[in-house]
Amino acid sequence: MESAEERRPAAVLIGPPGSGKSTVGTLLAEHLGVGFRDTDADVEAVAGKSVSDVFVEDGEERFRELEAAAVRAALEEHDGVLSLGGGAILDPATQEALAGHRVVYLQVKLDQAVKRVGLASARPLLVLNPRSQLRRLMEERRPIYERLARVTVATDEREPADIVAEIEKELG
Ligand SMILES: Nc1ncnc2c1ncn2[C@@H]1O[C@H](COP(=O)(O)OP(=O)(O)O)[C@@H](O)[C@H]1O
Ligand SMILES: O=C(O)C1=C[C@@H](OP(=O)(O)O)[C@@H](O)[C@H](O)C1
Ligand SMILES: [Mg+2]
Repeated sequence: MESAEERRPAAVLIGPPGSGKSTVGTLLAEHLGVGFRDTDADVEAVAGKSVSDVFVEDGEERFRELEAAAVRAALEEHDGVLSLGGGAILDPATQEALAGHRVVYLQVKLDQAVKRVGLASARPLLVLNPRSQLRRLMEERRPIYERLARVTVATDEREPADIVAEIEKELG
């Protein structure tokens, strides 16, 4: 019989917007030959609209409720790689639920995160003054990311494939 540990996600990626959770998570899942899930996509599927539209039409509080439910479901059901939205770890129940999981914190410096989110699709929290919003988010969340992480990987000036190799090595 499969043990409870084996049914857990192979890795749960956390970190600020622009740290590469969605990109690196997709590649890591490919390498491991397992499925990939991203809580932002799960929220979009449940809500029937984009993360941006949930924020604008229903508010951040509603987004956080949907996100907490998406994390809970994925931690119970998914045995592949799971990438969380950057703010998912703000929820105390999510922090508790992550205990014992293979949590990987993708670190990124402010300058690099600003460049990366500038290249990516809209993030509703970063629409106005992305640099100062990102700085605030990163300062507020850093202690939480650090506390929850089993493995921490620096991503600045590194290719996703190189980051994936380090995660695989560290997780064993
Ligand atoms: N290691 C990296 N080097 C360069 N660009 C990256 C790297 N990781 C991600 N990116 C780019 O940064 C943007 C944000 O990546 P994404 O995976 O969506 O981050 P997150 O899910 O953590 O917000 C994307 O355009 C992606 O292609
Ligand atoms: O940091 C945040 O609060 C958010 C990060 C986003 O995900 P990424 O971290 O994948 O960009 C997305 O969940 C939403 O825009 C809110
Ligand atoms: Mg993402």
